[in-house]
Amino acid sequence: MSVAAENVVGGILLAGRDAYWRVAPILSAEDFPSRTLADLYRICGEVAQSSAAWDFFIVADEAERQGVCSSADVIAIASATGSAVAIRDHAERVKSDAVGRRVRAICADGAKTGDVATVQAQLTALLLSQPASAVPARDALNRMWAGVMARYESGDALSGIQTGIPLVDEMTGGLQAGRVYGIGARAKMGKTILAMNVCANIACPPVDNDGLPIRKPRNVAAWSLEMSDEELMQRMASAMSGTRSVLLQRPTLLDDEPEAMTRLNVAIKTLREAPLRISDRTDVTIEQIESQARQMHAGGELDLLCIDYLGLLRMPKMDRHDLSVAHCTRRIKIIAKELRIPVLLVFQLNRGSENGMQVRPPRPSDARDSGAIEQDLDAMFLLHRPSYYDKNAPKGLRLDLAIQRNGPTGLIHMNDELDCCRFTGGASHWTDAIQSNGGRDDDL
Ligand SMILES: Nc1ncnc2c1ncn2[C@@H]1O[C@H](COP(=O)(O)OP(=O)(O)OP(=O)(O)O)[C@@H](O)[C@H]1O
Repeated sequence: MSVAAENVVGGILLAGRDAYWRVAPILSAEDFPSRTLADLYRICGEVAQSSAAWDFFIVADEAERQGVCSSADVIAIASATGSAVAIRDHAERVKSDAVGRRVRAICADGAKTGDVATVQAQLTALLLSQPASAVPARDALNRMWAGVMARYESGDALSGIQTGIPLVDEMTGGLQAGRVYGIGARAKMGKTILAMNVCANIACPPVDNDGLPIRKPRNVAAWSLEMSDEELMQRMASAMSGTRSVLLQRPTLLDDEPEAMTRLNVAIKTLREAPLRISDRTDVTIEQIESQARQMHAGGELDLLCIDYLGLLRMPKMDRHDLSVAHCTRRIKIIAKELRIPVLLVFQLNRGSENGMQVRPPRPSDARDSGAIEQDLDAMFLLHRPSYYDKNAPKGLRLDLAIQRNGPTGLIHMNDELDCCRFTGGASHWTDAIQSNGGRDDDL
């Protein structure tokens, strides 16, 4: 038997409730190397949490009643320990031995299966499951103030990462570290286009007259579970250069547009040098994305994560679909919080609200499994293009910042230039008065 583990249980038996509460934040019963000690620790916990006065013999009787061990064994453990001095040190030793055993078990499984992603995800989960201790507020205060000073010195008016869409930046203060921003729409509204426009704006901001980026390029990693990496690059090159994407599909047409060729060359050179990573792997779990994001972040190579889209993630099998979705959104929130980066999460809305020409603008509750999604999003953008359904309806993208936990909400107007795979503008508000298909969500 482990001496440290015996000392913890023996110390609690001798010193009672206070000793239990000193080690309870560190240890759970599963951390003990033997079944008997684990059960004794569990019984100590039950007695400590009860209103009964602490009595060594209550634990001994209960252990005998539950068939854990005899009263004599309990007495032997207590006598061998002698005191509860250094009980926390013993508890920490038990904990570190337990973590070591789990790490070895995960690695041994990984050696059999060769599944590196699962090993990384399990190790990450193990790390995250360690007891959370409250840290002095001054740590957070120092980080906050250092951020304020850094922004002051750099002259940044916004605290977050600028998307390049003026009203989005104004209303959000830029994409904030630790927050998850949802981009939702029905099919074909332009979710991927908008998400990739934002990723490109952040990884390779526009340049000024001297050819220098107007903002610092930031590290972006985009997971596209729907589109191939070449298609994504084609769309980004087209959007950045303002060139119709058809020219990339039928390049002989470029002979008639030499100026477009020049713009494309500039965009391709910029994209080549951009701190942008993309993955077009399908059938990916959120844990696999998480493990790669953590590696990039550890190397100082991640400022924004984008996932397109939630419904295509390989979800864990659970009793109900909404629980699987909630598992993924929870992990996404944890990634944002722990890595202190913003995450863009694209998701699909139900088509139920489409009814011939009478298509109302979307609302948050149109999200599939909306409860799970809303719970972990800090802000939700909903996209709508009335002219997609009705040629006479106003042109452009109605970008609704429908939910924002720490800021205003509102409607933004963007121009759609879908042939160039981009939305532009975003400096003026959309007014539903000009729209033929109904008012704002909450008016309906
Ligand atoms: N080259 C192009 N010319 C004109 N329209 C285009 C072009 N490329 C894409 N589109 C339009 O853009 C919309 C699709 O954009 P996007 O793929 O971003 O939408 P989405 O909301 O992500 O759709 P999905 O449901 O397919 O995931 C479609 O309406 C499509 O017709």
